[in-house]
Amino acid sequence: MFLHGTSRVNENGHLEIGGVDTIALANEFGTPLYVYDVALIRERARSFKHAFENMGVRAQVAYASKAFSSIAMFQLIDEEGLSLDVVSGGELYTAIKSGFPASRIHLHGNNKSVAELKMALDHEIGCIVVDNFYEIELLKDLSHNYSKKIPVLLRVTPGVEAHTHDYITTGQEDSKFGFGLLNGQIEDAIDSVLQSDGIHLLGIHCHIGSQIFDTAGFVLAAERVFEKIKEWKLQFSYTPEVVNLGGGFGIRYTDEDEPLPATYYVEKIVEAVKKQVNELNINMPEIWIEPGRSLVGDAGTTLYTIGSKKTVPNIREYVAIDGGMTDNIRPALYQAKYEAVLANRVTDKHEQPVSIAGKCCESGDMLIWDLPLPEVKPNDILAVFCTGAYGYSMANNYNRIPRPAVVFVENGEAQLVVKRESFEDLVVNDLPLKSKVSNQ
Ligand SMILES: Cc1ncc(COP(=O)(O)O)c(C=O)c1O
Ligand SMILES: N[C@@H](CCCC[NH3+])C(=O)O
Repeated sequence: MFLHGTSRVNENGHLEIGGVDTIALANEFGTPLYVYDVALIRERARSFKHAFENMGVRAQVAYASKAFSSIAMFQLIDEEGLSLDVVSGGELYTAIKSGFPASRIHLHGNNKSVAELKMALDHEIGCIVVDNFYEIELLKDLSHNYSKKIPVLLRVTPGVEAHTHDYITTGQEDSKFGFGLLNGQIEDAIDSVLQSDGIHLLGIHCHIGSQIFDTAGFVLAAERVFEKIKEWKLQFSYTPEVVNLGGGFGIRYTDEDEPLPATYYVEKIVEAVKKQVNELNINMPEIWIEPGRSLVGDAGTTLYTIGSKKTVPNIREYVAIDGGMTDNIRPALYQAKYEAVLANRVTDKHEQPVSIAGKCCESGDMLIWDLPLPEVKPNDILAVFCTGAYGYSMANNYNRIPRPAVVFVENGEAQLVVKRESFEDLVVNDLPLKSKVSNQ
């Protein structure tokens, strides 16, 4: 059984997280329920920060908020002194609502709208990570309306293919993101930005993919970027103040995954950068990274209530839960694997494998195949581990299933941080047919 962070089995044989009995949580807040182990998020955040401090380099660790965004989450990230990467007006709005210091917000996106860019500029956020030539032109136009130069990073695709699922690989050359590093595009972009009076070229950004388990890809990406920095020094007399090497550090979902500690990734990245900086004889840039999954992934657990069962003789037993692809689409989208236990009978003997089905009208709505569990009964509570990243944030309302609630647990206390959606919430934007509206 996989227990991590503050998770443990208490004297009632129940799964406990953050000193709170998960069965009590299910009773109080209902299911499906996302439960976040706040102490574990703090620990992960601190280990990234300390790793940079120990290496003696100036750095920013920006939480890639797409992994899980909410007002309380952003406030927690602010408490830990991290920066914040947002990729849309909605994430930016949430950050601003949470009171997150604008100077530590970075805006990403391969198709930022003028409204999103204006929102970022009005709030004087820390930087805009520019993705394409169209965006450079938009920023040049917008810059006339602002007195301060717009700080930007230019995002490059370094041509590094990280070992991960195809859909979540972003650093390869054939990608929708960023300027090609190897095909001359980035030089055109640098030239254009350096010629603009309204834009300040703070540095370069690259991100090679997600759920990556070795450091070779990061080192290679850093080497490629610095080879180019050497050329830019001669060509433009330009050296970046900031090099952002993105996120993508892998976590353990099942025994098949062998993650490295955060400190190890940071050490290898910083060593690679220092080596390049010495060779080029340039000032050490600030190193920025953007971890999402590795900050929140294993801190999240989803609780579900078990309902119906179906046995297909000699083949398989299906056990259905009260959620599924609406609250966790990763198994359907990426064939992602998870481990789970019965939270109300954690130590009972595992009798047989069962397959956990969601409640959506979709055959592909299967959460876990062939999971060894004790004999399950209706109303047992299933706890699925490591759902903290890209779970709630990718939740949807397929079949008009309301999105779950989210609680933070820490030091024996639980706090509701996202309310469960109600049926009323589901129809709040619906408008009736004109012919059904009575004249009042
Ligand atoms: C630009 C960028 N930064 C950071 C991340 C965060 O990645 P992860 O959650 O794997 O750390 C992503 C997602 O892959 C991304 O696209
Ligand atoms: N949503 C993906 C990761 C996306 C990474 C964002 N660039 C996942 O669940 O693994």
